[in-house]
Amino acid sequence: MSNNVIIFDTTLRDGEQSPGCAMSLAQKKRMAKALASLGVDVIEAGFAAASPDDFNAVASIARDIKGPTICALARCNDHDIREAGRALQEAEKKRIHVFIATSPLHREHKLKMTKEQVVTKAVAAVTLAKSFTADVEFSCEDALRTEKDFLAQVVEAAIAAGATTVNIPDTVGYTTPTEMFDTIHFLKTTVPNIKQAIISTHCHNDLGLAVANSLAAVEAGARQVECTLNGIGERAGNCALEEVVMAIKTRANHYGLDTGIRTEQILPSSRLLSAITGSVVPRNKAIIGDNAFAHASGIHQHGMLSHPETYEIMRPKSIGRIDTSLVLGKHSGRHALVDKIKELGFDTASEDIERIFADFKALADRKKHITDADIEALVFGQSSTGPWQLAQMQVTSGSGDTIASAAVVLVGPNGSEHREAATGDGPVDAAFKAIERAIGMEVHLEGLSVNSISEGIDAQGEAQVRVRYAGQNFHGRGTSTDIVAASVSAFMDVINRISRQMAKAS
Ligand SMILES: CC(=O)SCCNC(=O)CCNC(=O)[C@H](O)C(C)(C)COP(=O)(O)OP(=O)(O)OC[C@H]1O[C@@H](n2cnc3c(N)ncnc32)[C@H](O)[C@@H]1OP(=O)(O)O
Ligand SMILES: CC(C)C(=O)C(=O)O
Ligand SMILES: [Mg+2]
Repeated sequence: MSNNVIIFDTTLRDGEQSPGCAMSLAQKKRMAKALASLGVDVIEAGFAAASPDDFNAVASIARDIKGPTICALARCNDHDIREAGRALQEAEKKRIHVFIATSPLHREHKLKMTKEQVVTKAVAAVTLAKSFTADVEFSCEDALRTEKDFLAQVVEAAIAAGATTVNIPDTVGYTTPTEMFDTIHFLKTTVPNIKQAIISTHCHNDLGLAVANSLAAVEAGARQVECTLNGIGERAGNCALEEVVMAIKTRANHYGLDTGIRTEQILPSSRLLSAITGSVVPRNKAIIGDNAFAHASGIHQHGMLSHPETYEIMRPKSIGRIDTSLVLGKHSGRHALVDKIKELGFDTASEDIERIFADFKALADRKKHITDADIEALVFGQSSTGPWQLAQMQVTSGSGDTIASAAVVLVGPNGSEHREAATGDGPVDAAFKAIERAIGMEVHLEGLSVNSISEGIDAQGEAQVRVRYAGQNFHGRGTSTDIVAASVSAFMDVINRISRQMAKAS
């Protein structure tokens, strides 16, 4: 048996059947081009008889996309099959895919056909499809809810009529991995002519088992997997191409199989599909989600810095992602912080890492997204560490007649506590006055500016304060996500510089 698993992509057919994923002709062609370059073996381009647009999409992809086999779906009736054949006329390699439901539920309630009628229809459809192309796929819709002996009977008849691929779809995502394995194994060991066709699997994700079931089918001997990018498709979707392909690649030691997919093109293709359909991939989606190669906790980040395989089973480049991301946040540790500081070009040996780390943790408790600019701000942070510390501050402000006021608690050089309050022209002015009173020092404010130094609604503000005291100019700097806190931090910086200078002079 071949070691190659044929990747049959049905993003443009079953994928397009998912609500909200309809694509224009131009979008389908763009996607088909991306799928060809991704290296899929078969592109199911659509259901030619469904509408003039579908017909044109299949015909146009058949004409222009070279490389993969182009496939069109058809019910087991003459009209659908002739439309499929007509649409595929110009394809370099073409396949007609005919299907009919085989399960008792579908036979009795939907098709209103007996078992014999289903077999007759299947055989006639495969026979007609063969007059357009040698490459004919037959699917037993709802195969996994079909009586096993009848399933074997239909498969045998379809192969005898010329089907070169027999597809065993779990149309409603009902089966389990062991049940799928057993079904494929049963067909392999029961259907006398089974070796004349490739066994295919087509799994839906209603119970979240589409990829697991597809892999079970492969383990039992299926050599074609039908799948879609991003797992789009009817209801909960189809087997996700990126997941099944990366499972086969990453666990080659287990499956001993290969696909022809150029896996570095997975992410760009997936992003193209998201852009076209407007359907956002969840952050935690395997392989392609934003978090799939992101690490936010300190212990994992330390592991990743020591050896990438500690917490990653595949490399981001293998799916077309630039790199792993170590996301700095409240769960990060010193290793990741130091790594980021180095990456930003600072000499970590000469920085006070403990001080930066403490400031970083305090910031991360307040701010969800820590940016590079935030880290730079922390490294540049206040160089003064005293002698005055702001222990508490409360400010009130408002519009109209509200008087801005501030209350502060400062801890002085010998640990003494100083409490003061003041009113002012706004909360910053009130806070500065309260601090001056608490310390017993009056400075002349020459300038105050606040700039945003990182991005987003929770951006860090950097405040710069210029004051004159005893005939000299002093500068202070402070950062915070809160502009009053940033201004007060800058004022404390300046107060401390003055205090240290006075202490040195005395
Ligand atoms: C599991 C799957 O994904 S199957 C593919 C599903 N995809 C689609 O349905 C998308 C494209 N479909 C369409 O545009 C339309 O359904 C069309 C044009 C194909 C058919 O439209 P209509 O002729 O109005 O029929 P409608 O869709 O309402 O009903 C389906 C008919 O096909 C019959 N049918 C369903 N499956 C098959 C089959 N595999 N082989 C033969 N006949 C079938 C049904 O019994 C029903 O027949 P009836 O009209 O004689 O009662
Ligand atoms: C047409 C068939 C293969 C299908 O999409 C299904 O059964 O889910
Ligand atoms: Mg399907």
